[in-house]
Amino acid sequence: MAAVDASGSNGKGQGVETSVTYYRLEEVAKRNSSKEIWLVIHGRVYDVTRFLNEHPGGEEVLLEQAGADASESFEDVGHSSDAREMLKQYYIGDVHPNDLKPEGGGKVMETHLTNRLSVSCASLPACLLC
Ligand code: HEM
Repeated sequence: MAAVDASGSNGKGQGVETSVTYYRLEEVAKRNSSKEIWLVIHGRVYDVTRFLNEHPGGEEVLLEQAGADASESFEDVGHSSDAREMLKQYYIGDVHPNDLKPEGGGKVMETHLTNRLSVSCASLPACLLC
C-alpha cells in the first residue's frame, strides 16, 4: 500500500482528530477504469467511482481524466459552488508532498503578485520567480 497515514494532530489538540492520508500519483494513476476512478483536483485526491453515473457533465469526461490531475479541466468548466461543495463527499486524501507540483506556473509569484499588486501571474508574459 503506497498510502502513508500522517497524523496532523500534535497530541495536544482540541479534541478534533485531524489525519490526512497521502497518496502517490502512481497510486492514483492505477485507478483509471470505470471500476474505480480517482482524480486529483488541486492537490487533493477524489474517489469519484460512485459519482460516475450521477455527474451532470456525463461519465465520459470523468473517464477521460481518470487517474490523472483534473484541476485544469475542472476549472475550465466553471463548476458552480454547489459542485465544489460536492467534492467533499468524494475526498479521500491529499497528493503526497513529494508529488506536488506548482499549479498555474508557480504559486510563489502568483501569491506574491496577487497579494501585493493585485495581478495574477497568469496574466504576465513571463514570471521571473517561477
Ligand atoms: C468530483 C469532481 C466533480 C464534481 C463534484 C462535479 C460536479 C458537477 C456538477 C454539480 C455539475 C452541474 C453544473 C454545476 O453545478 O457546475 C457539473 C457539470 C459538468 N462537469 Fe463536473 N464535476 C466534477 C468533475 C468534473 C471534471 C473532472 C470534468 C472534466 C472536464 C467535469 C466536466 C463537467 C462538464 C462538461 C459539465 C457540464 C457543464 C454544463 O453543462 O454547463 N466535471 N459537474
